[in-house]
Parts: sequence; C-alpha cells; structure tokens
Amino acid sequence: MEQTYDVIVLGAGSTAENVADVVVRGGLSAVLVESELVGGECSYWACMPSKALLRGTEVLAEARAVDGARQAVTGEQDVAATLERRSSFTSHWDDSGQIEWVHGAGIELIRGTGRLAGERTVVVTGDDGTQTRLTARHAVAVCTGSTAAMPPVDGLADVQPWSPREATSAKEAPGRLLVLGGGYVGCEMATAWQALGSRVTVLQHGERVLEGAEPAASDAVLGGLRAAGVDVRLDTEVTAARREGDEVVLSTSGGEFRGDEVLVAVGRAARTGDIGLETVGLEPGEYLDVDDTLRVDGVPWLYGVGDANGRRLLTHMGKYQARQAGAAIVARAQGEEPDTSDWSPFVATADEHATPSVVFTMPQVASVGRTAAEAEKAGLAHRVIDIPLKVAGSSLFADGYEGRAIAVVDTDREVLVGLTFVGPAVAELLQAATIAVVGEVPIRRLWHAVPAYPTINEIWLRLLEAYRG
Ligand SMILES: Cc1cc2nc3c(=O)[nH]c(=O)nc-3n(C[C@H](O)[C@H](O)[C@H](O)COP(=O)(O)OP(=O)(O)OC[C@H]3O[C@@H](n4cnc5c(N)ncnc54)[C@H](O)[C@@H]3O)c2cc1C
Ligand SMILES: NC(=O)c1ccc[n+]([C@@H]2O[C@H](COP(=O)([O-])OP(=O)(O)OC[C@H]3O[C@@H](n4cnc5c(N)ncnc54)[C@H](O)[C@@H]3O)[C@@H](O)[C@H]2O)c1
Repeated sequence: MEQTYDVIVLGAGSTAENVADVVVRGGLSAVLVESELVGGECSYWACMPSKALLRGTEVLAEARAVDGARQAVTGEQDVAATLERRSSFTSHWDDSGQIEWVHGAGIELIRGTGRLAGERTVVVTGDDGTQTRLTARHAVAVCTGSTAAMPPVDGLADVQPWSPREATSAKEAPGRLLVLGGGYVGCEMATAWQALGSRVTVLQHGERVLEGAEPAASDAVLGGLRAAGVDVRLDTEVTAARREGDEVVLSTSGGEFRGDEVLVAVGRAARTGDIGLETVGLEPGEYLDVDDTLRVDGVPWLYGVGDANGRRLLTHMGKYQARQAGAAIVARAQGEEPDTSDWSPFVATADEHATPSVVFTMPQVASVGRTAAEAEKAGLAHRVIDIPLKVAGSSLFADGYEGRAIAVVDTDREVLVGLTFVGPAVAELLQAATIAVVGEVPIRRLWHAVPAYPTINEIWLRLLEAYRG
C-alpha cells in the first residue's frame, strides 16, 4: 500500500499529537504512526501514573501538617485504592480515548512500527507484517521519544530490573526496592513507593540527588527522603548485579545491597536506534541535532521534536516544541521562510532560557530558567537571592512550613533569569515565575505585581525586598 500526506509524524506520544494537531489546524494533512499506545510515555508510564501515585501521600502529609485537621487523620493510606486511582489515570492502559481525540482532530493514524526509507518516505510494518509506504509532501517529524538508559553494570540487564515503566505500573509494592539513580525518577518513585509500603534504598553515584537543581533544593529533597525512611546512599557506584533466588543483590562501592526489585533510573537514551536514520545519512541511536525550529541540521524536510532531540525531556516542553515546529512546517509548506529570531512563533527559545519543571517530591522543587551555577557558567553578571520561604500564607498552609526561594537576577538588565522554589505545594507558584522570566519583566515593574495576602505567593515580595537590601 502507498499513501501520501503533507506531514508524516513518527510516534503518537504527547509531542507527536501536538505536531499533527498544529499542522492540521494550519490546513495540511497529517498521519501519526504508532507502534504502542497512542498518547505515549506520559499518559501510561510516566507523568500521569507517577503523579497519581504521589498525590495521596502528599494530601495526607498536608492534612497532618495542620493542627485540627491532623486529628481527623486516624487511618493509613489505602494502597489498593491508590493503585486503582493511578490505573484509572492511565485509562487502564487503554488508548481508545486518545484515538477518538485523534480522529476528532482530523488526523489519520496508522498502527505499526515506522522506519524512514530515504527522502520524505516512511515504511510502516503492522503487527500482521503488512507494509505501508508513506510519502510526505512537506515534512516528516520524528517524535519517537526516549527510553530508559541502562548503565554498563555487570549483570544488571540480566536481573530483570524495573524500568520507570514497571515503577509506574506495578500492581503491588515490593517489600524492598533498590533504586539506581537519584534524579527526577529516582527521587519521585522512592517517595511514592516508600509511602506505599516498600523499604526503599536509593543508590546515587553523584554527591547529591537532583544534580542539576540548586544545591539547597537537593539538600531539602535528600532530607525529605531520609525523613520518610528512605535509605539514600550518595557517592555510591554500583559495580555488579545478580539474582539469588527471588532477591536482587547489588555490589557497590559502599557494600552489598539486597532487594526484591531494582529500579534503574539513571537517565534516558534516544529512541532513534531503529527508525532508518541511516537511510537519510544520519547516525542511528543518537538524539537528533535540530535548530530552534526543531528542523534536523542538514535535512530540510526532517524535524526532531520532543524527547527524540534530547533538548528538554519534559512533556510540556515537547508539546511546546511541537507547537513551534508545527507552525514552522505550515509556514514552509506555504513557501514562507519563518522568522527564526528569539521568541518568534516558530522557534523554541524557552528550551534554553525558560524551561519550567516541577519535581513532585516532598518537598516539591519548582524551578524555571537558570540556576545560579548556570548563570555563572554563562558568564552573566548576576546576583542570587536565597531566602527561607516564610510568609503568612506558608504558615497558614502548614504548621512549621519549611521552604526556600532562590532567585537569580541578571544585574545588567535587572530582570529575573531563574527561580527555584522548594517546599510543600510550590508547584503552583511556578507559572508566575515563568511569566516573569519569559517576559523579562523589569524588577522595578515586579513591585507592581502585588501578591494577594495571605498566600504563599507573598514570597515574591520578600524576594524583591531582599534584592533591594
Ligand atoms: C517516570 C517518569 C515520569 C515523568 N514525569 C514527568 C512529569 O511529571 N512531567 C513532565 O513534563 N515530564 C515527565 N516525564 C518526561 C515525559 O514522560 C517525556 O518528556 C514525554 O513523555 C516525552 O514525550 P514524547 O512524545 O516526546 O515521547 P514519548 O512519550 O516517548 O512518545 C514517543 C512515541 O513514539 C512511539 N514510537 C517510537 N518509535 C516508534 C516507531 N519506530 N514507530 C512508531 N512509533 C514509535 C512510542 O511507542 C511512543 O508512543 C517523566 C518521565 C518518566 C520516565
Ligand atoms: N516531574 C518531572 O517533570 C519528571 C519526572 C520524572 C522524569 N522526568 C524527566 O525524565 C528525565 C529522566 O529522569 P531520570 O531520573 O531517569 O534521569 P535524571 O537525569 O534526572 O537522573 C539520573 C540520575 O542517575 C544518576 N546516575 C547515572 N548513572 C548512575 C549509575 N550508574 N549509578 C547510580 N546513579 C547513576 C545521575 O547522577 C542522576 O542523578 C528527567 O531528566 C526529566 O527530564 C521529569
């Protein structure tokens, strides 16, 4: 079979769906090619199930932190109900709802594994072996995402370790869970499974957890994990793994550790190893090198969007890139050359300057833009304001609320270039920070953005006061 579309989108994860939606809205035809579930990692094995696993624990901690409410919390978290709620957020790993959306949006869908086969061509092999040859009039967007990286540890691949997929979809809490890696996944999943009954040990080879975060954020999350009973070992190198009966045994620089399961969460690898990149002169297995319109360098009809380009491995950033790339594809299809200056509708400028993210640990870490270390490395003239998150709103929110706010100010332009909030419920402070960074709102104007009293947002005023001195 042969079919022609304006745009072929390889993958049907959250990024791919958005590329297809934008180009169809722009008057082009588009087809999604998906080998697993429509919706991708975020819906079934990442953001949604992991946050659903964590939410009950967070709510209980919030209630227990308010005298008067605490007395009403007399029972324990219901693990079975928590797991069931988690499963409902993945639609029980059924993608029919997403397929309905795809069709409603006027997008075509082909199930099967897609591979590039030369210029603007993709061959899709269905489960039954049938092949469909697709040709794109204008563009092919590779949105194949990423997969869990496996470190070169002797025997590790043979002990059937959990990937983040098993950690987010498990049907019961393992008695003892070993976690390799103290990054986003390691910290969030350690928080979740410790609360759901596992005894969790985190083995992190770096000197702190969440290595890219502000050091104060890493310290607070480390403290939170340990306070919850998680055994966190820093500077620990795992050298070998084996199974002894039902037990997993890890040999490390800090001795031997035994568990019922081991989760490997040491980062991601590009899912581009078997998608035919060699047929268009590119190296398989690498993240795609793209410009700010997400177009692959040297291949004018090929785009790499979302996790597949390795720029920012976050759902919302993949969807943002999809909107920008989609607009660029539509413009080029109409014979226009898109404006590629910073912050134009066709470029993903925020990837570099204003990426927001939240680590849903206890405490949470919400950050956007540059950390102090990144500002230093970029050679920016800057000042760091680092203060406790202590305002009327936070003390009302929880007895003994503890948190921090760290702002990085570009002192030449007097604008914020980075903010980090650490503490319970800080996730919802983040969008204001993102707007301040993206909008390059002058500090003197921020004084007019008056936070409502008594909310946690009053920390904005404390930051301005600390900057003024
Ligand atoms: C445990 C965990 C928790 C996370 N939590 C968050 C969070 O809270 N917030 C956040 O912003 N990010 C989070 N992330 C990151 C987020 O999941 C990813 O950034 C996001 O899913 C990337 O979306 P994508 O569409 O680019 O790729 P994916 O979601 O990976 O989609 C790629 C799709 O392509 C398909 N595919 C691959 N190869 C082929 C092929 N050859 N043919 C056909 N189809 C193919 C795959 O089956 C898949 O459906 C988390 C990640 C993990 C692992
Ligand atoms: N809340 C969120 O937004 C969220 C949640 C989960 C994942 N994510 C995204 O997914 C990405 C992948 O998450 P991740 O946690 O797998 O990667 P990560 O890059 O966040 O962390 C990996 C950690 O593993 C450590 N490590 C590497 N090799 C090791 C080894 N051999 N032994 C022990 N430790 C080792 C690293 O030092 C690092 O701290 C994140 O970077 C993030 O972009 C986002």
